[in-house]
Amino acid sequence: MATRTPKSASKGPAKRSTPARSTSAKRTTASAGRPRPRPGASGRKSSVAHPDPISWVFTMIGKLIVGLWMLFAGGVGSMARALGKNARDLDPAHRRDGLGLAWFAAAIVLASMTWRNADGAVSGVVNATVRGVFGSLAWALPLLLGLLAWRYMRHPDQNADTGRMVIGWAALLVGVLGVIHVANDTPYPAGEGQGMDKVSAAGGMVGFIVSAPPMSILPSWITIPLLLLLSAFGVLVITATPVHRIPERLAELRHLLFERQSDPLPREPSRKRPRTKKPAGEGGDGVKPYDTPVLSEKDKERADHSPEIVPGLTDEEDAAVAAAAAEAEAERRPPEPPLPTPAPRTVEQLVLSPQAGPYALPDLQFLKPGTAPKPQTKANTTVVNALTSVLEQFSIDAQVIGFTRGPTVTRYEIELGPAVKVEKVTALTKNIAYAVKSADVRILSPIPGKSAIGVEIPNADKDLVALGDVLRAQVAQADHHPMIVGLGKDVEGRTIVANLAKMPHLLIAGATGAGKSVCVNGLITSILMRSTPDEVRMVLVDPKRVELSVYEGIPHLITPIITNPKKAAEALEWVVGEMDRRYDDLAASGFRHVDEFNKAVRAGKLQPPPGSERVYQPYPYLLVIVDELADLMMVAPRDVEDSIVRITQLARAAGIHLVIATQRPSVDVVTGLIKANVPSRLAFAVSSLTDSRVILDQPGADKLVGQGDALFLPMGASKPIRIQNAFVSEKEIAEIVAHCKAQMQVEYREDVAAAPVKREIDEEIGDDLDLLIQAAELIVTTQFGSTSMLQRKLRVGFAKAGRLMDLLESRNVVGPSEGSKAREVLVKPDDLPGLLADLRGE
Ligand SMILES: Nc1ncnc2c1ncn2[C@@H]1O[C@H](COP(=O)(O)OP(=O)(O)OP(=O)(O)O)[C@@H](O)[C@H]1O
Repeated sequence: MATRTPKSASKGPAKRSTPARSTSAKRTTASAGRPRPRPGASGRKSSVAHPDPISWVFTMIGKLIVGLWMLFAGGVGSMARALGKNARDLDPAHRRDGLGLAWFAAAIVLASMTWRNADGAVSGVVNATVRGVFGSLAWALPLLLGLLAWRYMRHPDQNADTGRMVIGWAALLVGVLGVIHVANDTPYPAGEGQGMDKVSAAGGMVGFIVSAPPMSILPSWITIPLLLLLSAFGVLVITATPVHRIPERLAELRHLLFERQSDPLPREPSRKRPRTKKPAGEGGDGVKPYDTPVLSEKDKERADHSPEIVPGLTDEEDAAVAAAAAEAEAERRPPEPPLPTPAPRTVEQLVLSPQAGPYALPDLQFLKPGTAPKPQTKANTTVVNALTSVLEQFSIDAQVIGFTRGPTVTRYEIELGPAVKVEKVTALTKNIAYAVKSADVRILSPIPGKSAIGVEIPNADKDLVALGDVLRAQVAQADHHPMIVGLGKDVEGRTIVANLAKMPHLLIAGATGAGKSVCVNGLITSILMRSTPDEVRMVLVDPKRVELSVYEGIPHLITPIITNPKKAAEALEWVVGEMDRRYDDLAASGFRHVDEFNKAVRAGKLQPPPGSERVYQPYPYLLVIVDELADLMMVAPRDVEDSIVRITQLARAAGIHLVIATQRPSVDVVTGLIKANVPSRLAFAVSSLTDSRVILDQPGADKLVGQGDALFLPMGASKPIRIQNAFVSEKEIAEIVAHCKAQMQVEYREDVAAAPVKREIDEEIGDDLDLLIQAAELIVTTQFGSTSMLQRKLRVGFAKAGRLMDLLESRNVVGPSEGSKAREVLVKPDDLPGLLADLRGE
């Protein structure tokens, strides 16, 4: 009972929350043990009214200290929070560098304390501790720390591997320390004749811990190999080498150390060695490879900003994927072409004319080398992980079995498990694009010739495919056909060249900047590099006026570069005429192809018919390149289409080949008729699926990445080949053109674009003379050359009016047809009487 009274007394006022009372209550509690005041009202009253001044002062001081502390703590806390927030907002690259530099600083501090006899208590303690722990390898610790810091900052893309490296180095260090400890008679930290000094001089505590237990039960000749095994494991982890790949890695090392040094053309140019030759496009040229107006941060940096990639394959799986890819690659890839040998010149160096002398082809040295193909990179492993993860997330029984890195894209191969629908993977295009962070994902199902689905993803770091490398490749050198052109390299890195004579006509299309002009330049340059003007002649049509002007004056031209669309239409008609002439000769001599005809002429087996003054000459191939079909189709759609269709239908046997390029692959430019007759297609990046369908009759070109990335659908193929088109710089072209011009003067034919060849029209006016005279009067007096006007005014049908118009054209009264527009009237009203007299035969 005695205890209850003060309890209730102390509780009572505390419940009533008056500050004075609570203070007294606290005081009551605090004064426990001291002589208690007598119970009673006066006692309570005096404690409220007269607080103890000393305790009051102490209380106030306490409160002040607590207040100040709270203020200080709050300030520090909010400052830290603000700093933390700022640090979070800090660029990840800076955060990473900060951490790396901190490690560097730690390495320096550690080195300064352990590499010299530093005096001072702290240095002494640190030195003794580090030596005690790491023994005679204490000196290596700052180095390892520095190495780690350097790697962390220098190769941020490989930071995911840092954990592996730490484990590897730790295993190596522990094993080596153990061996050192055993070699020093395994000293113990305590005991007679032992001590920390001896431990520090041997393997340190680490060496002791790892070597003493096995040494207590095993002889040293077993313990040491065990410890060496641990170190070897460390080396394997550091180099990410599974045991089964050791021979392969050793071979790589041997190659790196010995064979690479004797390699006169290193595959990867060393950054330190000054390069003797800049790759094509690096120079004072206007056009640069992969030129872009967009300024963007580097891809590595971007990787830092993005969250870590989903967890993927283990190291072993990783290595297995890489090994499978390497094996598949080794099987697929034809042996590397030998180093370029001087080009065997085409056998025939025709003497063009007595004054001209022999024509020497340009040296291949004019064309610079591109960049060496990059090896498979860490980025590839990241994508394999991402793809595997997508397949896992959607529970699809499929596996990424390997990949092939091409110049612009890498193709990843996915193999399906049994009874898995291909559509399950192809339906994931958007998820795959999301996972690999690229919009330009193209899925091939299957990869031609393989039971695997291909996922093509653009490389962040493209290789430059140079025309020089393509033309120097074995495949181009082995064939001496004058119409062989270098196209580029496919996704598997193989060189792709094509024979224009076999295409036999080519349609090139792509949006602005996709690489069409570079491609057309590549085709022309290939021809200039490999053929004499006697073997190949060209007609270049360039309505844009700027694209092909550099070739003006080359001896391969038969007419100045045609820039006027109207003249271009006429030139196409001339080509039709040339084709007819060649056909006449073929028919007369009984050959089916101009190649056979030429062979016979060169062999002297072909004699002109008796009585003819004709001297047969070999016909050169005629290459007609139109650099913007849309411009021609705007001026004279019907005539241009007619000519193209006639040429493309028949010209193959006559050795005449067309290359038509357009920026606007719409159906009004690339009409159904043109498409049907131009069987080979080369599609660069286009903006829409519809455009891709117009060029290739299938989607795909809309997924290309531009700048020379192309789909090539040669005649007869159902699936296009993806290639990186070969790059040729303006400077290289200028040098080659100068060489060709120096070899021979150009001889233009007057009749190609200057004087249009008249269509074969019925010369026999016959019963139509009256109508013809009326038509001439009408047209000359009105100066309006319209066929429909003749129909109306002369009350004749369309066929008759067309025939009258053709007759007037053959007599130079009107100009050639300009599609739906009225024809130009060539006779002035003043000259009408003379014209009429002519028509009447007076
Ligand atoms: N094969 C290639 N390799 C590397 N870069 C290329 C290649 N082809 C094109 N490029 C880059 O793309 C740019 C645009 O190419 P190009 O001028 O050929 O485009 P285009 O399709 O002809 O455009 P336009 O129709 O407007 O003339 C070039 O300046 C070059 O930087």
